[in-house]
Amino acid sequence: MSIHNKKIAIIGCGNLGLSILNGLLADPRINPKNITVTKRKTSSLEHLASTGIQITSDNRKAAQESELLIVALKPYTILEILGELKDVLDQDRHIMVSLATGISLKQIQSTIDLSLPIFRAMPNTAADVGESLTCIATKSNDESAKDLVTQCFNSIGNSIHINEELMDAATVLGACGIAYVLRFMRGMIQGGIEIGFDAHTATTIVTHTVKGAAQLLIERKQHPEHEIDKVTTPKGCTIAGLNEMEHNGFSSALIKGIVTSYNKIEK
Ligand SMILES: NC(=O)C1=CN([C@@H]2O[C@H](COP(=O)(O)OP(=O)(O)OC[C@H]3O[C@@H](n4cnc5c(N)ncnc54)[C@H](O)[C@@H]3O)[C@@H](O)[C@H]2O)C=CC1
Ligand SMILES: O=C(O)[C@@H]1CCC=N1
Repeated sequence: MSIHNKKIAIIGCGNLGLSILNGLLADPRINPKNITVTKRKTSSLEHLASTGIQITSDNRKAAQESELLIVALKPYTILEILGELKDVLDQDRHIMVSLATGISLKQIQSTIDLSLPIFRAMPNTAADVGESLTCIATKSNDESAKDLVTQCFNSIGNSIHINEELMDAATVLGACGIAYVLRFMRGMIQGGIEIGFDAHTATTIVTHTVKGAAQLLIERKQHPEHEIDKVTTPKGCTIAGLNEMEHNGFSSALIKGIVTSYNKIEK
């Protein structure tokens, strides 16, 4: 089964839904005519009509006309809206993927009360540029549904399958993670300006340096410290700066922030 001829609906096409839509639209093998997006008020999506996608506020119609349902609603509305959809869902046709933070497969299953394949996925907003790392969890044994959902999220980057118990941790490290990294980059840019670069040049240096650092780890599969050791000349400026950062709690602040985010997710 290929994602490229499946009918896909994004139910609740807000910030994250739009990032996923942009990623899907960038895949030339996906026909925009097969994509339907819904939003309560569709006016902010009208500029997308020229891409060929269907835009509607009618979730039931969108579900009826689709096979893969990506539900990108807020955690506090998702169960109510799924409850309104349940009588148009078909367990022999539909595959459901929820992106809602903290809403379990069991809660979704008991709301829709059907045995269709249900997945939770946690992409991140880099889906917008085809670089999301998406963590996927399911209790379904339907291998072709699994394959389809994997293909869908691979079309907006990469994906891994994890146990549902790790979904909250995946939310923090992968989804909130984008924000942590961007704040780190902002700090680096501010430092760069203080030592002499204009904001534009500092941003160019920082963005490409961060991309290069990530690529080193992705391609070489090394521990970060292995690459750090290559940069830290004895008595040099790198180690002096790194140690000053650590004296000020750099790694500790990150770890504490990650744990705080994790504890904030309602369990
Ligand atoms: N992986 C990530 O990076 C992130 C994940 N999330 C998760 O993704 C989900 C969506 O979050 P956001 O995109 O930030 O929220 P959002 O509020 O931007 O998007 C939700 C959309 O649903 C629409 N909506 C509300 N009621 C509706 C209805 N009855 N019918 C159709 N559409 C309706 C809203 O108009 C809104 O556009 C949340 O469950 C959140 O936990 C959120 C932010 C980042
Ligand atoms: O901040 C939040 O609650 C959501 C969950 C993942 C990213 N943003």
